[in-house]
Amino acid sequence: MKKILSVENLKAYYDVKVFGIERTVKAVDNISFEVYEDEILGLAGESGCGKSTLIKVLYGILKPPLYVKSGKVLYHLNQPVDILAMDIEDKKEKLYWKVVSYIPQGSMNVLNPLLRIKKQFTNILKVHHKEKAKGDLEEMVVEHIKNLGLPREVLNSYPHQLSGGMRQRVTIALATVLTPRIIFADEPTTALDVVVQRGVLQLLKDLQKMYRNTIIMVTHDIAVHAELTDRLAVMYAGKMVELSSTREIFKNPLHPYTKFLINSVPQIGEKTIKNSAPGSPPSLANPPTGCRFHPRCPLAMRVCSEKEPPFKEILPEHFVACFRVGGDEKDD
Ligand SMILES: Nc1ncnc2c1ncn2[C@@H]1O[C@H](COP(=O)(O)OP(=O)(O)OP(=O)(O)O)[C@@H](O)[C@H]1O
Repeated sequence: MKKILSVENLKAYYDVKVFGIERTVKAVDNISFEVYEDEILGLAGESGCGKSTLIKVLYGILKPPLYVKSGKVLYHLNQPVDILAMDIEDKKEKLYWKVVSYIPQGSMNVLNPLLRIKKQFTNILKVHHKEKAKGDLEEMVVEHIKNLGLPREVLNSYPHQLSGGMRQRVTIALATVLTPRIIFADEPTTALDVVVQRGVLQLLKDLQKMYRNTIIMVTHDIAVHAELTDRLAVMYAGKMVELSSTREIFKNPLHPYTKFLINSVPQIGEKTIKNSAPGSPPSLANPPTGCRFHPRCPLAMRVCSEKEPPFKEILPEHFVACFRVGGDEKDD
């Protein structure tokens, strides 16, 4: 497996003022992991655990009050590219759309309501294919739309004339028209009803197969991860607590928080009530000491409130941050 992206000791914080008091929200707090070529990596975790912040930083969108406190994000292209060291114009010219693209929550954040869909495609294409005539660009768009199985008529529509599901498909088509090697997708199906959701997920799956690129997808919906992703990273309160293949995580979840998360998916025909994690997630402005999950963890030991568990490879390609599975610490 060849890596396409690496994240080293990344800390991304928001400085905010609440009732006149300055606070630092540690939304991403010392996270390290690698992403491979030709995979769909899922980011899972409760609302507010830092998933969106993480992918915004990986894509290089850093708008105040968000900033990177420390750490590195490298894209492994022909040579390593330090995305955090590039200015916005450089990113627009060299990376965005053709190397990496971003599907944010809500398609209307991407689509211009005043332009027909065709125009939105050709606007992107003409920046990167300056040599091509208008007719050739339009042909490229039609071909791409056809490859993704979308009806050609969408090209003559304005965004508001399309259904939510179709708009989201168009957003995905737009994000892939220059066949980028990395795509970040933030809750791409959350606002859609279940049937439409299936179609959009299938589209993402199909295009990943077609282009063999990397998709990093955020959703709090663990059932979507089960269906779509190859590997799964579980976040809790600004930390990554577990990472492995999705199959392994569902078969053998090791972190107590992951067990709750997996257990929250209802099985067909099941009659028992599911236990979700007791309590509620902590404030990221004042997180618990040691393991951030320890106040909610049924297996917590004294060490869990005193020391932070390292994120370790416990089994091949299976990383966990938990003293219970590390083997080094004993109950007391
Ligand atoms: N613009 C902002 N200013 C201050 N704090 C923010 C801002 N955006 C997010 N946060 C805080 O950062 C933390 C992580 O938020 P983030 O949106 O990354 O989580 P998430 O896991 O993606 O949640 P969701 O699924 O609800 O979007 C939260 O505590 C959130 O309140």
